[in-house]
Amino acid sequence: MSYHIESADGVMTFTIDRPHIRNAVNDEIIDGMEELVRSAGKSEVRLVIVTAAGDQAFCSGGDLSVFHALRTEEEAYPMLKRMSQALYALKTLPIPVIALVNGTAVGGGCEIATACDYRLVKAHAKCGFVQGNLVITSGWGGGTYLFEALQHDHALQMLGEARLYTADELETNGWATKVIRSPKDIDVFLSQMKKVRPEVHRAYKEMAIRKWKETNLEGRVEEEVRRCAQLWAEDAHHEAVDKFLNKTNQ
Ligand SMILES: CC[C@H](C(=O)O)C(=O)SCCNC(=O)CCNC(=O)[C@H](O)C(C)(C)COP(=O)(O)OP(=O)(O)OC[C@H]1O[C@@H](n2cnc3c(N)ncnc32)[C@H](O)[C@@H]1OP(=O)(O)O
Repeated sequence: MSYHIESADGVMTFTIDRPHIRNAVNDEIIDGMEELVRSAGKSEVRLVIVTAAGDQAFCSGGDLSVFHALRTEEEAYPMLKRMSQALYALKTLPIPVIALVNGTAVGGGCEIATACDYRLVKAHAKCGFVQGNLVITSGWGGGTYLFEALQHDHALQMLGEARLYTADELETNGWATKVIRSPKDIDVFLSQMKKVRPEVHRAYKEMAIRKWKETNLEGRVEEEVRRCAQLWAEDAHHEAVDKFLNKTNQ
């Protein structure tokens, strides 16, 4: 399996397990994300953690070896829409969702992490919204969520620079909730959360979800998906993807 879902003591953990391809997202991972949000909606789950296998990569975004076959706006839109819906469902779970960024997160990998409430970033991890290098925007909702999470200039800079940021830079610009320098740092973060009963966390998350509904977050994500699908169809995007795939085949 390309992913695992484990549950213990009310904590549900989703692990992407495709390290050979830097945990890139294919249709099976999207299936897994949909399974996660269905399962996490059950009453006994009070916290979700999203992470990945190994320590090289959290997620390198969409699997270009698969998704490069999508050539037109009409072909790209369904994939982008499906993953954006899974991430919106993840974001609007009425429980805390933590991205444990165990390694490099780029493109859609940053979108997955930004859909989470918290980002605990390992000190060696480098992360970036690199979609711009492929002449597209984010397309799973991550750009919309970044403008929600960061102060405007930091969000626009992270999207527009399309580069890898170090963990320290991510702590400075506010994307990293905490830089993880030892396993103890994760335990401290989780134990602090557990001092407050789940119903309080749920009530606060419901407060955020009300704000997102009142500000049409879902509609803003849809506009992001549509714009990405338009850019996806352009020759410049296909040429950039071919260059990446040919580079790695050299
Ligand atoms: C679908 C849309 C979505 C969105 O945002 O809407 C997207 O995410 S678009 C895709 C954006 N992602 C990228 O452009 C990242 C591409 N990958 C990289 O930049 C690097 O691989 C990196 C920085 C993640 C890791 O670099 P490193 O040097 O550690 O590893 P390699 O580059 O040698 O990669 C190892 C191996 O994995 C393959 N690989 C990595 N990422 C992807 C990917 N996203 N899709 C397909 N394949 C990927 C790479 O080709 C290498 O394969 P190999 O056969 O071993 O040469």
